[in-house]
Amino acid sequence: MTITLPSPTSPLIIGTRGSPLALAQAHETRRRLSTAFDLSPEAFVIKVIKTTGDKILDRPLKEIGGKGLFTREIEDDMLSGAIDIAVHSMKDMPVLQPDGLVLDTYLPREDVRDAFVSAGHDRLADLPSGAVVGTSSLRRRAQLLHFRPDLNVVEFRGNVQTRLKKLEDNVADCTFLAIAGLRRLDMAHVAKSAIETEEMLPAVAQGAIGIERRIDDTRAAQMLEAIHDQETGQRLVAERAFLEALDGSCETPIAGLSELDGTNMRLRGQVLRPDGSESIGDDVSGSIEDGAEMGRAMAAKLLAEAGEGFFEWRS
Ligand SMILES: NCc1[nH]cc(CCC(=O)O)c1CC(=O)O
Repeated sequence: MTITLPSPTSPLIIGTRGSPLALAQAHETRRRLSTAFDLSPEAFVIKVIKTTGDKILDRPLKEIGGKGLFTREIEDDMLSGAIDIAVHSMKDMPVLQPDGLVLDTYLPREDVRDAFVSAGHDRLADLPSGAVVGTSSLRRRAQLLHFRPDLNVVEFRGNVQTRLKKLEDNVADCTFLAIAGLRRLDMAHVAKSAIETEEMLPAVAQGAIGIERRIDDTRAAQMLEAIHDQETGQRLVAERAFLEALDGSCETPIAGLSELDGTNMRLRGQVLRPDGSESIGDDVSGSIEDGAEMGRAMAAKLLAEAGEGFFEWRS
């Protein structure tokens, strides 16, 4: 089937949030599409959309609602035709998309690890007892408190730049940021060290960029197929099946990572009590085609082990 490629008079409209990281990801998508189809930059429009999550900055995310906070307005604009495709950090995406939209295109995944960022310390292990860690991630909070209950965790919201400013202002002694985001912002130098996945298992889909489209938009579908990274797709199928089966809300500390080796997939998963007092994990291997089933089976096993009340905050 031939497609009519976008042109300056009928451009492909790319929707994105307005943070520097979101914009970098939208530009990377445009660059890959224009290279794949030999198009000029004028064949694309990058349109910034402000979401509820971007507007409410003064309250912890878990108080204002679930993950859809950063996607609803963007998805509404795609359904109405105001934009054609949307570029997302997969880590922030709900597992299910609204009727009429599909999310099955992934760019090659970046480094999945978290970075340790601090003015005064080189490594996580160097932090003295009582040190203050700034993070708004329930996963990072719970993982840290699990092996370092002596640390103090404070809420740290905002984009990468805002968090670094807070470090400069001594609001905390250190923070954790995804290496992927720092690289895409050309800011990898702010990382003091990388945290290995054995120490802190990353969030499901960390480091992966996904591109959403309307289900009936054949132009977008065919263009996105040309830039899709199959291995990233296979890994995310397993990780997101794990997440979906756990019914993970924003209030549940969950980590998960799939890695490929030939035709084999290793899948690791972890759930923690929000205060870090308990952690349950699993580490399995299987064939790549069984990724979704491995994810669901691991979720069922961890949920059974966790039992009722595991995810509730203790006061
Ligand atoms: N929740 C915010 C968010 N969403 C995606 C990334 C980084 C890039 C990625 O993981 O793809 C970040 C910032 C961070 O966790 O440091």
